[in-house]
Amino acid sequence: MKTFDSLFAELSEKAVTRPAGSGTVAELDAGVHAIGKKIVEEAAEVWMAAEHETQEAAAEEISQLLYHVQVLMLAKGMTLEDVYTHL
Ligand SMILES: N=c1c2ncn([C@@H]3O[C@H](COP(=O)(O)OP(=O)(O)OP(=O)(O)O)[C@@H](O)[C@H]3O)c2ncn1[C@@H]1O[C@H](COP(=O)(O)O)[C@@H](O)[C@H]1O
Repeated sequence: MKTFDSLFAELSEKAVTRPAGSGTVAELDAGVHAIGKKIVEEAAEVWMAAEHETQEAAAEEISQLLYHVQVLMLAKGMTLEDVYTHL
Protein backbone atom coordinates (compact mmCIF):
# COMPACT_ATOMS: atom_id res chain seq x y z
CA MET A 1 0.00 0.00 0.00
CA LYS A 2 1.28 3.46 -0.88
CA THR A 3 1.71 6.13 1.76
CA PHE A 4 1.92 9.90 1.41
CA ASP A 5 5.72 9.70 1.57
CA SER A 6 6.10 6.77 -0.83
CA LEU A 7 3.76 8.38 -3.37
CA PHE A 8 5.75 11.61 -3.17
CA ALA A 9 8.96 9.67 -3.84
CA GLU A 10 7.32 7.96 -6.83
CA LEU A 11 6.04 11.23 -8.27
CA SER A 12 9.39 12.96 -7.68
CA GLU A 13 11.07 10.25 -9.73
CA LYS A 14 8.50 10.61 -12.52
CA ALA A 15 9.02 14.36 -12.60
CA VAL A 16 12.70 13.72 -13.34
CA THR A 17 12.50 10.70 -15.64
CA ARG A 18 9.30 11.87 -17.39
CA PRO A 19 8.03 8.43 -18.52
CA ALA A 20 5.67 8.39 -21.50
CA GLY A 21 2.01 8.23 -20.54
CA SER A 22 2.47 9.61 -17.04
CA GLY A 23 -0.48 11.70 -15.93
CA THR A 24 1.80 13.34 -13.39
CA VAL A 25 4.14 14.58 -16.10
CA ALA A 26 1.18 15.90 -18.10
CA GLU A 27 -0.19 17.67 -15.04
CA LEU A 28 3.18 19.20 -14.22
CA ASP A 29 3.45 20.44 -17.79
CA ALA A 30 -0.02 21.99 -17.48
CA GLY A 31 1.35 24.27 -14.78
CA VAL A 32 0.46 25.62 -11.35
CA HIS A 33 -2.75 27.35 -12.47
CA ALA A 34 -4.19 24.12 -13.91
CA ILE A 35 -3.06 22.05 -10.93
CA GLY A 36 -4.61 24.57 -8.56
CA LYS A 37 -7.94 24.28 -10.35
CA LYS A 38 -7.73 20.49 -10.04
CA ILE A 39 -7.12 20.80 -6.30
CA VAL A 40 -10.18 23.01 -5.86
CA GLU A 41 -12.26 20.55 -7.92
CA GLU A 42 -11.07 17.57 -5.90
CA ALA A 43 -11.60 19.40 -2.61
CA ALA A 44 -15.22 20.01 -3.58
CA GLU A 45 -15.59 16.32 -4.45
CA VAL A 46 -14.20 15.40 -1.03
CA TRP A 47 -16.77 17.66 0.62
CA MET A 48 -19.67 16.28 -1.40
CA ALA A 49 -18.62 12.68 -0.91
CA ALA A 50 -18.24 13.21 2.85
CA GLU A 51 -21.74 14.66 3.08
CA HIS A 52 -23.61 12.50 0.61
CA GLU A 53 -21.64 9.36 -0.26
CA THR A 54 -20.08 6.36 1.42
CA GLN A 55 -16.97 6.39 3.58
CA GLU A 56 -15.15 4.49 0.83
CA ALA A 57 -16.13 7.05 -1.81
CA ALA A 58 -14.97 9.88 0.45
CA ALA A 59 -11.68 8.09 1.07
CA GLU A 60 -11.12 7.74 -2.68
CA GLU A 61 -11.77 11.43 -3.23
CA ILE A 62 -9.37 12.27 -0.39
CA SER A 63 -6.68 10.13 -2.03
CA GLN A 64 -7.12 12.09 -5.26
CA LEU A 65 -6.91 15.39 -3.40
CA LEU A 66 -3.67 14.27 -1.73
CA TYR A 67 -2.28 13.25 -5.12
CA HIS A 68 -2.99 16.62 -6.72
CA VAL A 69 -1.56 18.47 -3.71
CA GLN A 70 1.63 16.46 -4.17
CA VAL A 71 1.78 17.37 -7.85
CA LEU A 72 1.45 21.04 -6.89
CA MET A 73 4.27 20.63 -4.36
CA LEU A 74 6.47 19.19 -7.11
CA ALA A 75 5.51 21.96 -9.53
CA LYS A 76 6.64 24.49 -6.92
CA GLY A 77 9.85 22.61 -6.15
CA MET A 78 8.81 21.84 -2.59
CA THR A 79 9.93 18.93 -0.47
CA LEU A 80 7.98 17.01 2.15
CA GLU A 81 10.12 18.71 4.78
CA ASP A 82 9.01 22.14 3.54
CA VAL A 83 5.46 21.18 4.49
CA TYR A 84 6.10 18.95 7.51
CA THR A 85 7.95 21.75 9.25
CA HIS A 86 4.59 23.52 9.56
CA LEU A 87 2.68 20.55 10.98
N1 LIG B 1 -3.08 8.65 -6.96
C1 LIG B 1 -3.09 9.02 -8.13
C2 LIG B 1 -4.17 9.83 -8.67
N2 LIG B 1 -5.30 10.30 -8.11
C3 LIG B 1 -5.91 10.99 -9.07
N3 LIG B 1 -5.22 10.95 -10.22
C4 LIG B 1 -5.54 11.63 -11.48
O1 LIG B 1 -6.65 12.46 -11.27
C5 LIG B 1 -7.74 12.05 -12.09
C6 LIG B 1 -8.96 11.99 -11.23
O2 LIG B 1 -9.77 12.90 -11.70
P1 LIG B 1 -11.34 12.77 -11.44
O3 LIG B 1 -11.68 11.77 -10.43
O4 LIG B 1 -11.80 14.14 -11.22
O5 LIG B 1 -11.83 12.16 -12.75
P2 LIG B 1 -12.05 12.92 -14.05
O6 LIG B 1 -12.51 14.30 -13.76
O7 LIG B 1 -12.90 12.06 -14.90
O8 LIG B 1 -10.58 12.94 -14.61
P3 LIG B 1 -9.96 14.03 -15.50
O9 LIG B 1 -10.97 14.28 -16.58
O10 LIG B 1 -9.75 15.23 -14.61
O11 LIG B 1 -8.67 13.44 -15.98
C7 LIG B 1 -7.40 10.71 -12.64
O12 LIG B 1 -7.85 10.58 -13.96
C8 LIG B 1 -5.88 10.70 -12.60
O13 LIG B 1 -5.43 11.32 -13.80
C9 LIG B 1 -4.12 10.23 -10.01
N4 LIG B 1 -3.09 9.91 -10.82
C10 LIG B 1 -2.08 9.17 -10.32
N5 LIG B 1 -2.07 8.73 -9.01
C11 LIG B 1 -0.91 7.98 -8.48
O14 LIG B 1 0.27 8.47 -9.11
C12 LIG B 1 1.01 7.41 -9.66
C13 LIG B 1 1.71 7.89 -10.90
O15 LIG B 1 0.77 8.18 -11.89
P4 LIG B 1 1.28 8.47 -13.39
O16 LIG B 1 2.10 9.71 -13.34
O17 LIG B 1 0.03 8.68 -14.18
O18 LIG B 1 2.06 7.28 -13.84
C14 LIG B 1 -0.01 6.29 -9.90
O19 LIG B 1 0.58 5.03 -9.85
C15 LIG B 1 -0.97 6.49 -8.74
O20 LIG B 1 -0.45 5.81 -7.61
